[in-house]
Amino acid sequence: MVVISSSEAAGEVLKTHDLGCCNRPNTVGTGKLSYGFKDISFAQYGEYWREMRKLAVIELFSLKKVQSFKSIREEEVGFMVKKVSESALNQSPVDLSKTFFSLTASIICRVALGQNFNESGFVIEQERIEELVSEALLALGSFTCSDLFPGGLGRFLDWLFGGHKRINKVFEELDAFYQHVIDDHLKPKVAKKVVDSPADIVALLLDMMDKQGTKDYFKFNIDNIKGVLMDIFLAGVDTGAIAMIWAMTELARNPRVMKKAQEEIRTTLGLKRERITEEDIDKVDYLKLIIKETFRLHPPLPFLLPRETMSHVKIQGYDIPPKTQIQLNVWTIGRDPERWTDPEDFIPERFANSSVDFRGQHFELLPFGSGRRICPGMPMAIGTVELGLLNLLYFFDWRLPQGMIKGEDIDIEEAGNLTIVKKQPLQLVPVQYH
Ligand code: HEM
Repeated sequence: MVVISSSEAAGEVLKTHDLGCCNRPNTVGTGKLSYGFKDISFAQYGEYWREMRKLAVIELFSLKKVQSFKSIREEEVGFMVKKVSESALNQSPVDLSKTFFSLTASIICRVALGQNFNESGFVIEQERIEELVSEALLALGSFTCSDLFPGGLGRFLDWLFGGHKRINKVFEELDAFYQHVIDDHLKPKVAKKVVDSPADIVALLLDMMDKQGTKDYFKFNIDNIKGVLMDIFLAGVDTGAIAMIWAMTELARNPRVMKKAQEEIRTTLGLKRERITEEDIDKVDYLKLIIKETFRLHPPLPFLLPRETMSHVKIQGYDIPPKTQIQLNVWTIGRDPERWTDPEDFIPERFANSSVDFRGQHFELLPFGSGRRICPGMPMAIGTVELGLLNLLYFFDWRLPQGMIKGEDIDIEEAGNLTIVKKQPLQLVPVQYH
């Protein structure tokens, strides 16, 4: 395995070399349950992944589709503001870590499954979904014996020590949940409520599956739909919440930045607004710099998805043989002292007169990855993160909880493996601004 930790090497890898996707199709938890495959070769998996990804990018994550979910994002952010207002009335601290996880889980559930937590009859508790997503990510991030010793020995050791049991249990529960949602979508239309909301991702996929012709070269089934849902849940719930948690953590630790952001937002948007919508986002430049700086210091995924060399390649003068796994460490790249001045400090202004962006063209800032595997959910994620933060900064001032004297007292200890989350939940006291 080769780990890349500089932007030059990352650029060389992502621009120059054709790399294969390197998921783990034959690991029990990730392969069988999340993608609906029992035994599948690497090549078959690669083909499946390419086709499903093409379909997802074109049909599910296009700008037009993301735009169609705008009202869901605005409504859910509105619910969040309402809940925070209740804590502001009591002057009690809000657990912002929990708040942001609930926000992203609610949005993803509505967009992907058409299921609304605010309506009764939801098949699974919202908190259980959040737990399952965290457990699944932890399980996926940890190695099993089969990863270290592919083949019989690894499988035997996993059987002996229960290596896959934990992974399978989590995936089985998620699988049952997806099945329930799919069954619900397959019920006769007349039995369903008629609501004026965009078609959710399950509905879109079932519709596409229905229209597949017998001669279609690539065909997908219900299990593959569950695989897409698994990707969306695991990739979409945690990451957006983590980005918002780190942004608010850094703002609370840096009162100068918080004050500047709130002054700009309130002056630009005007006082006494009842609602802040996505149309307001493009008016507030400083918030965008804050989000870039948050992604630099705290990319929710510290490593991109693993790549694999398909042939012999040279990276920064080093010879890398075929079939070598390449890991790109974007966390280290974002803090590289060769590239960034005062890399450990939170200074959004560093992006003020710079063209550096996070959309995959600048290899020193890669929170969403780059190239063939770039995050397809980026527009959706950015929409949520910007709107969520904008609302919290417009409607509330934020104080430290009792016993904490200055912002720097807020710890920035990290936890996790696949995603890097703030270890201690972020607690702040909201004060209603108007
Ligand atoms: C701030 C939030 C998010 C961040 C930072 C993030 C970051 C990433 C990164 C770094 C990758 C790997 C890219 C690479 O290796 O080049 C990825 C993949 C992925 N993301 Fe996101 N993501 C976010 C939100 C979302 C959302 C909201 C969704 C879906 C609604 C989503 C869906 C996916 C999927 C399906 C993949 C796998 C793509 C593949 O297998 O090729 N992500 N994301």
